[in-house]
Amino acid sequence: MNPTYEDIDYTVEGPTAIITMNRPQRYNAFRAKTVEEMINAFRRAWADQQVQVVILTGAGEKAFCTGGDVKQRAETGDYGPSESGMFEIGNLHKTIRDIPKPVIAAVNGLAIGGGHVLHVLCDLTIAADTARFGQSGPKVGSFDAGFGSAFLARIVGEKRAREIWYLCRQYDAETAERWGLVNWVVPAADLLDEAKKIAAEIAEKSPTAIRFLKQSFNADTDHQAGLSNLAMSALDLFTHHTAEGAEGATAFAEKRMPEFNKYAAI
Ligand SMILES: CC(C)(COP(=O)(O)OP(=O)(O)OC[C@H]1O[C@@H](n2cnc3c(N)ncnc32)[C@H](O)[C@@H]1OP(=O)(O)O)[C@@H](O)C(=O)NCCC(=O)NCCSC(=O)CCC(=O)c1ccccc1C(=O)O
Repeated sequence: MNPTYEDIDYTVEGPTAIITMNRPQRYNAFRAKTVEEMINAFRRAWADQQVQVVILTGAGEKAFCTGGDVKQRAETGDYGPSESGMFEIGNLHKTIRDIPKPVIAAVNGLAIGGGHVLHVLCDLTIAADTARFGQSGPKVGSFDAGFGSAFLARIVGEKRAREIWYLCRQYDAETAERWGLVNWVVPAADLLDEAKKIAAEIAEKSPTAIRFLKQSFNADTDHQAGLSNLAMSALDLFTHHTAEGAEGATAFAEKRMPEFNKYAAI
């Protein structure tokens, strides 16, 4: 039986599965349930012989995904309930890498924080000309010291990765393309059709060759999964068990600047 989802949509068109993060009122920010549903959808696409490519996108015109649901974190101190009882963001990252079919991020708006990390992890990125990219963790008491930093540095280089994380600026689609963060920029109205055309072009090729290639590209950075596990444990401690982490989320929910000064490291 096909599961019904609350936070995402899942459709299959020919050789392409489309996973749409669907919480537009929160700019498609994810909570534990969203992440659990996404893992389930990726595994469905993995098991479906008809599917050769997955497109990951966001509902609405504003956002692809703006990362963890900061309001949920401010309200309950965690990312909310899920069937497993866990917030499995690390597992989602690994699933996007491990599914032996290319994943195309179709970035339809803001890709910020953990939402930016999701597109970074996808095999290819096509962006609307209106899309914007950036990390925001240090503004809200969060970080991704696993794939979100190490793998990003592989893509854009150390200096740019550090700039992206330390300054938390937003970059337009043209800059992202110039930096090698995205493969193509297209008019917003054409985004999904163009993504589907690219998927169809890939689907004409030998699935076994593509599978081996994806695994080969991944092999060189698979050691970062260990870093990612460490990073998730550190982040869990930081966000859920420190006043500094809580201050970031509370300030966002209260629409004020966070007060981080007193936590300056020695
Ligand atoms: C994205 C913004 C810069 C957009 O600004 P703007 O265009 O002015 O729109 P807003 O009015 O701010 O937003 C509209 C509406 O959406 C709500 N919203 C937006 N983003 C979120 C969010 N992330 N969580 C909850 N709600 C959100 C916003 O409050 C508005 O609602 P109203 O009711 O109208 O008020 C700006 O919105 C912004 O800065 N958003 C926050 C971005 C952010 O900091 N995201 C979290 C980054 S940290 C993170 O993702 C860590 C979680 C995580 O991914 C993770 C966890 C554990 C291990 C690893 C990871 C990992 O990083 O991978």
